[in-house]
Amino acid sequence: MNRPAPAPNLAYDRVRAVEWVEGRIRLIDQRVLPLHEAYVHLDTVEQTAEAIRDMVVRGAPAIGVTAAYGVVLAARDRYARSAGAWTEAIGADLARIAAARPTAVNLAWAIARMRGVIEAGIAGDPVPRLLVEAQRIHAEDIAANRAMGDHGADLIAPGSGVLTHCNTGALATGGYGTALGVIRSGYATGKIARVYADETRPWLQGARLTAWELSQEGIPVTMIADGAAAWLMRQGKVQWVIVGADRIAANGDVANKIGTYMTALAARHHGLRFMVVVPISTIDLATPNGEAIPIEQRPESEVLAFGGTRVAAEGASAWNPAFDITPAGLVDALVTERGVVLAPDRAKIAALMARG
Ligand SMILES: CSC[C@H]1O[C@H](OP(=O)(O)O)[C@H](O)[C@@H]1O
Repeated sequence: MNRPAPAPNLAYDRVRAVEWVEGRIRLIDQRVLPLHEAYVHLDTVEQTAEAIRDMVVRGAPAIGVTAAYGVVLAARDRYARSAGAWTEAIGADLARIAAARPTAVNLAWAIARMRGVIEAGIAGDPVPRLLVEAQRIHAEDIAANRAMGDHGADLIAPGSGVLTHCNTGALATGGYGTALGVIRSGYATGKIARVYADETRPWLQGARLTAWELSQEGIPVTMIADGAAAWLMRQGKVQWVIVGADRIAANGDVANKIGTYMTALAARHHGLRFMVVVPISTIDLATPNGEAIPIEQRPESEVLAFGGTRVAAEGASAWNPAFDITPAGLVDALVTERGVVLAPDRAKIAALMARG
């Protein structure tokens, strides 16, 4: 049964994690959503790196788009200081942005793409040419998300229930979303009848960001504690687990938000199918397997406190890896803008990337 597409609330079209506005980067401040809709404006490389590190903006593709605009800021500053030596001086700026967070490969990918434009040579003021490239990266990501939404929704039987983890929507990308893009497309076409979302401790991307995006669009979502995922699967109400990723290694191993690995294990145990939705910019052939992916360790305070109030007993410490690794063998479908890879492995991913 094809449900008529919901009246587009345009939340995902209205909501942009990152925008270039009047010569500045404008970020919606994801640290304070959903209680406050506030914006942060960036004018410098230092501000860009800090905003990525502090998760004002987060989500692998959104980080990459922000980094690309950050290179425009860097070039404007370096060219103003020395029109003849800006290409040498900007190297330190690119490195500073790239170092902001280690796991999402989109950050390094975007910096490398912008560096390629610089190294190809730009006559005169570099800002116009670099801004065009950054805007292309942004537009390509949105287009990729729309295509992935359709590819992923095609895999889902009508009336299905799905579980998602973290936030992979317009707030994590250039717009529309990866896994949440599949959920948007799947809901609009009647493939998805019920959406469950993990709250995603400790940063609560699910409870704060995914719930906000879906509620803005009238897509019903039921929040669950991360620890309830396996028991929800046991109830038989979910047929797919759909997640994004921060890096896919050459063998198909998946780096994604902490909690993804245990969800994949539970899905396989219960006979559910596990879908990973990523743009090609998230696949890193230079990283051979999951063990080679750097896992960001974040502050203990994110686990020990809640809303700025300590909840863990004094004396307790915390271990707070921001990501984990799901082996490729637990992935049933890898969805990209180029199409779907079932049971991904090294050979299939190499073939996908070679297709161009
Ligand atoms: C569309 S990829 C989003 C990806 O990024 C999130 O991590 P973080 O919120 O720490 O940037 C999470 O791993 C999501 O799957």
